[in-house]
Amino acid sequence: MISTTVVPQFEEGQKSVITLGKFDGLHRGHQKLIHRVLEIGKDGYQTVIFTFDVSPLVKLGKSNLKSLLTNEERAEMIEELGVDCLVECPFTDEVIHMEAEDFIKEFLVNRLHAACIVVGTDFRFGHERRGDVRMLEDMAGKYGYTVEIIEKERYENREISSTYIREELEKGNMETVSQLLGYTFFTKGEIVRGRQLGRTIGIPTTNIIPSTKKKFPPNGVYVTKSIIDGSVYQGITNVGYKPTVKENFLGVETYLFDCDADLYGKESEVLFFHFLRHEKKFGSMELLKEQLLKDNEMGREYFRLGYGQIKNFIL
Ligand SMILES: Cc1cc2nc3c(=O)[nH]c(=O)nc-3n(C[C@H](O)[C@H](O)[C@H](O)COP(=O)(O)O)c2cc1C
Ligand SMILES: Nc1ncnc2c1ncn2[C@@H]1O[C@H](COP(=O)(O)OP(=O)(O)OP(=O)(O)O)[C@@H](O)[C@H]1O
Repeated sequence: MISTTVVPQFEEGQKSVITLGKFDGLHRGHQKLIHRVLEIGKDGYQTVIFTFDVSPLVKLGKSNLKSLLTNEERAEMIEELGVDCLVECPFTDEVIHMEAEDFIKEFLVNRLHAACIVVGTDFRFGHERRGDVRMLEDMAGKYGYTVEIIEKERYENREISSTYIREELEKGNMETVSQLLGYTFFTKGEIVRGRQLGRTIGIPTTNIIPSTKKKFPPNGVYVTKSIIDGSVYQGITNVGYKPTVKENFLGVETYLFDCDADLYGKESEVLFFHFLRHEKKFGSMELLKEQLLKDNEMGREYFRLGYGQIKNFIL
């Protein structure tokens, strides 16, 4: 896959099928669009996802939202899907002030040679979001592309959106989050050394320090699986600042049920299945240990009951 922050100039004769948007989370609605793009691409078109390097809302100071996926995670997943070209356009002043028609003409037509544009019913673009689906259709004849408008994918009678997923994530509803995403919410990072107090209470853990740009469910304990070097380990994970020992950064710390290997330096992907409890400050490490043993039992029981199947990124 070509991944670029500069809108590429396609060669003559090379035509494309493009979808556009923020694509935070690459949720089931996004997947529906991408699926269609890949289908159309089979007729000999370059498949293109056009997105921004930062969310326009964040850039315009209208939000300080953290994202469901980091840009790296998003790019990796898009590559796995088999898309040919990912454009992560910098949201510069020039782009911000671009009129919708100029955006179509200069980026989609002149540079990317759009033959087909695939978007959801509510897609908006251009300066002050003045461009919409109707406008894309109105310009289609003039610029020689077709438009495909995709009905919004729904869950429990509400349109799936990254906003909907953030709301559920904030409530710790990991089961619903997975339903909306179409895969299990995850974070990735290198396993680093903690203070190594865990092992002194008989509970060794793997620590990762995730990107500060990524949004997490509430601080607390979750039933998880960790994928490390291709092996899958069941476990329980604390997300938070460990108030008992007062950490000053947000950590993701996992007790792997059946693993005593040395894992420092390896990459771990932690998948969040179920919220168990909020993070608490304990009076002593002994009291914390008592609670951890209970969490451990709850986590094992969850898997014994057959929950916690990994949902693959479906397409
Ligand atoms: C499943 C799990 C649950 C935890 N829950 C809490 C908690 O509620 N409160 C807290 O202060 N620390 C919690 N911790 C973090 C512990 O304080 C931490 O494991 C211990 O201090 C060792 O930290 P270290 O790995 O940095 O040495 C939890 C850790 C795990 C693995
Ligand atoms: N549920 C959905 N079903 C089908 N298409 C969707 C769905 N949600 C978004 N899209 C389309 O995917 C593209 C990218 O959407 P975008 O990521 O900008 O919005 P979103 O997921 O609705 O998030 P937000 O809540 O931040 O607006 C757009 O063309 C949009 O119309």
